[in-house]
Amino acid sequence: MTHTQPRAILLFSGKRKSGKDYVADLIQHRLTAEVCCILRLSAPLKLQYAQDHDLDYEQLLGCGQYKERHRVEMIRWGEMRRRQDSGFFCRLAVQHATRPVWIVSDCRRRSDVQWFRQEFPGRCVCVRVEASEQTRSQRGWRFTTGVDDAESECGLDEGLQFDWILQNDGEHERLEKQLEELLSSLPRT
Ligand SMILES: Nc1ncnc2c1ncn2[C@@H]1O[C@H](COP(=O)(O)OP(=O)(O)OP(=O)(O)O)[C@@H](O)[C@H]1O
Ligand SMILES: C[C@@](O)(CCOP(=O)(O)O)CC(=O)O
Repeated sequence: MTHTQPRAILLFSGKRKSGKDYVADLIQHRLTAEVCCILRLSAPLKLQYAQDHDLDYEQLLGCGQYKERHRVEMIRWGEMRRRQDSGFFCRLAVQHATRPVWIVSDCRRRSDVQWFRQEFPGRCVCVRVEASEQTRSQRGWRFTTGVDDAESECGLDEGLQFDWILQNDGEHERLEKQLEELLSSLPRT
């Protein structure tokens, strides 16, 4: 498998409804789609799961209740595949990536970060997107046993030094300032 060498890979992680996709979209808008692509490790997982279970892939990619209804079983299926090959979804997610800057918007496990660091040494930037439980609840999050107390949501709570922690509680100017600082730290070439 071949993939181009990006100059920077932003490895996003964060709790459900913290705003990973929202912040990734803001960064891509700032950098433009010609420079920055957004990769989701969950996309190849959801595609295969939808095909295997005759489900609507587009709705699994969305942020509504359809996805949440299938989350526990998708987590179980994904972890079974990762036990066989921890880099399985990472390889699928990057296979068509060609832009200089990649955002992986949904890293959830140490094996995700380890794969990218081994594959692209010196190019990975670990970014944690944070929001209060109150904010997340306002965005539709509800604590779910088997999800919010499982590796899928807790796998990166410890054991990883983040390069950046972005506070995303809804104050637009504060978020934009943090993004300015993050983007100005990226290599230009
Ligand atoms: N700073 C913000 N201002 C306004 N709306 C926001 C902000 N951050 C996130 N949102 C909204 O909150 C909801 C959840 O955000 P998002 O989908 O990016 O979270 P996520 O971390 O990717 O969640 P999940 O892990 O469940 O996919 C979305 O409707 C998004 O538009
Ligand atoms: C099954 C899973 O990929 C669902 C992720 O959905 P989302 O990133 O919250 O849209 C989470 C996981 O892989 O543990």
